[in-house]
Amino acid sequence: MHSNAQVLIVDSDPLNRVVLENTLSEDCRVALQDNCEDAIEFIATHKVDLIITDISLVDSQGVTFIQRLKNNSETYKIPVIIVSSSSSYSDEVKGLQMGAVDYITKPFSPLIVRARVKIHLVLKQKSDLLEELASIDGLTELPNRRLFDKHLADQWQSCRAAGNTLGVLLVDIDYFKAYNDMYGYGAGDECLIKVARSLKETVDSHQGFIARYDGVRFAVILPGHTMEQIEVLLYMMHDAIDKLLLPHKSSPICAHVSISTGIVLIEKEFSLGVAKCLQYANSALSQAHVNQERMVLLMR
Ligand SMILES: Nc1nc2c(ncn2[C@@H]2O[C@H](COP(=O)(O)OP(=O)(O)OP(=O)(O)O)[C@@H](O)[C@H]2O)c(=O)[nH]1
Repeated sequence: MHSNAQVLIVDSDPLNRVVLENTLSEDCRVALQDNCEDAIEFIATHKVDLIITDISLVDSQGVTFIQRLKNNSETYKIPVIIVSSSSSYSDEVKGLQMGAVDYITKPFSPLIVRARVKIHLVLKQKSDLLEELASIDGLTELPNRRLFDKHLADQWQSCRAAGNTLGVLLVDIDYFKAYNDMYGYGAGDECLIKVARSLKETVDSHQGFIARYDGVRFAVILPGHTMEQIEVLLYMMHDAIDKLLLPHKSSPICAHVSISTGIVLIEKEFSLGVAKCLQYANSALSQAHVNQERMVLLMR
């Protein structure tokens, strides 16, 4: 278990807070809050791995606290342990049914609390790792399509709400089937890794998000960018791939590996929807291939 894990104790009783802090501070970082509102604010601005709370399940404030955590997509995965002075089975069942991972009754043994907290932190660490692995493409180590879809949906909503533009790019490596046929699939994999790294470096320098979309296509999300900024980034992306100088003798358009790009810049028309936007980006990319242009832009 990481001693870097962050545990938040939410308890209105100062003595309980100190006892719990002393119990846990050797194993992890401990933050203290004495009420639910401040706790919610803390969680919104810090990464919290586990919450321990003495909130009473008989008053509506305690119930609302857990419900707010469990109904929020950012916080629902944080394990909650209830430490309660009520030893009634119905309260315990209620707490667990609301989504708490454990229920400890007062007076508690510090050793038991410590042992249970350790177990839940290890489980949380494993589930975080699984989540991360499920979002990363194994070959290029870029975010995968699953994470891209989630990120695009989030950005779509926030750009729409903030009145920002949203650029979506699809990037394809040209004539890759021919590349595999000529150099072999293993060399194709190495080429993909190099192209992915190079594109990521460029996109990162422009505060964009890049993912492996599928096969040999990458997708880029650029929130709040102007057309001029996107053009600069595109120039840099194409330039970076040109500079890799990866030989591609079977490409009919270039002696080296090259890319084509389809772009959609949403300025206002968010009613279009994510699926249509991707469809347009794909059409722009096909147009770039057919016309042998390096990039095609569609604006909405
Ligand atoms: N080496 C390697 N090849 C892959 C991988 N994923 C997809 N491919 C291959 O990439 C090729 C992509 O080909 P297409 O997109 O159909 O077409 P293309 O040859 O790139 O031609 P254009 O798209 O017209 O430039 C296919 O032959 C796939 O088998 C991968 O992870 N590694």
